[in-house]
Amino acid sequence: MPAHVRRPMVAGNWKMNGSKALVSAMTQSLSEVSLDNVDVVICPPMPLLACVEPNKFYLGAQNVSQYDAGAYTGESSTSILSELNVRYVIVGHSERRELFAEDDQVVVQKVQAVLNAGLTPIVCFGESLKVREEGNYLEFLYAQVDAVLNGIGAKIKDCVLAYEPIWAIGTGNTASPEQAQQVHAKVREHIAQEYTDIAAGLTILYGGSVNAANAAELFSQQDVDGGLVGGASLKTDDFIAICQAANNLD
Ligand SMILES: O=C(CO)COP(=O)(O)O
Repeated sequence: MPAHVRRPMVAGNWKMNGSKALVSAMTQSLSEVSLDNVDVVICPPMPLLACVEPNKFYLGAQNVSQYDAGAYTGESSTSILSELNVRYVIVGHSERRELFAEDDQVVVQKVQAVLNAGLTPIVCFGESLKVREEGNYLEFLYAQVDAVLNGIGAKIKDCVLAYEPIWAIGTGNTASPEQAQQVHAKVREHIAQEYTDIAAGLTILYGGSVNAANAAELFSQQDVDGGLVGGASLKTDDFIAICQAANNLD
């Protein structure tokens, strides 16, 4: 199979950072560069979604409620996100799983809500350092992916996946290109056992200390279809360099 048959994507997850000023700066910077060969997604904090006019990029949310509407103080529904021009929603990020106790069941409910609204979930999975060191990380990752597959079946084709090893998030310890490629290829193979054609076309992003210096090598791996970027997505120059690395792949 030729390298990079799938269109690359770079998504910036601002987490609980950023400002209206950063929205303006990022929008301006992205408007000045040509990024025709990559889908760029910006995921600012919820309230800032309303300030963004997605132009040469898509808008993503970092979270969503699994419920449609009602007495859920502090939550936001898919229909509200849709009104704000959101196209992607990050689901199952390790910070949501760990800090907000979102288990596989909640992850599946959120993925279903996002798909039902016609939006695209960016479904995150990833192992802790302990699990990696114990050596059984692939089984751990398959179980996370299987929970989603069991919930949505062939609708996995409408999802983007993101491998985010927890030990690489915000630590500066990026997975090596070989480590990322191994997991991406194995997870794709795993999904292909039941969904052969879908697996070949699935976008699988890598996330965890992606930066302007390491992006090109990570993205050049055959099964790494781009990145989900945290810290480096808060600096316009760095984020644009990462988008260009994905844009300029052979
Ligand atoms: O969690 C991440 C993106 O969702 C990765 O964060 P960092 O790029 O800051 O390691």
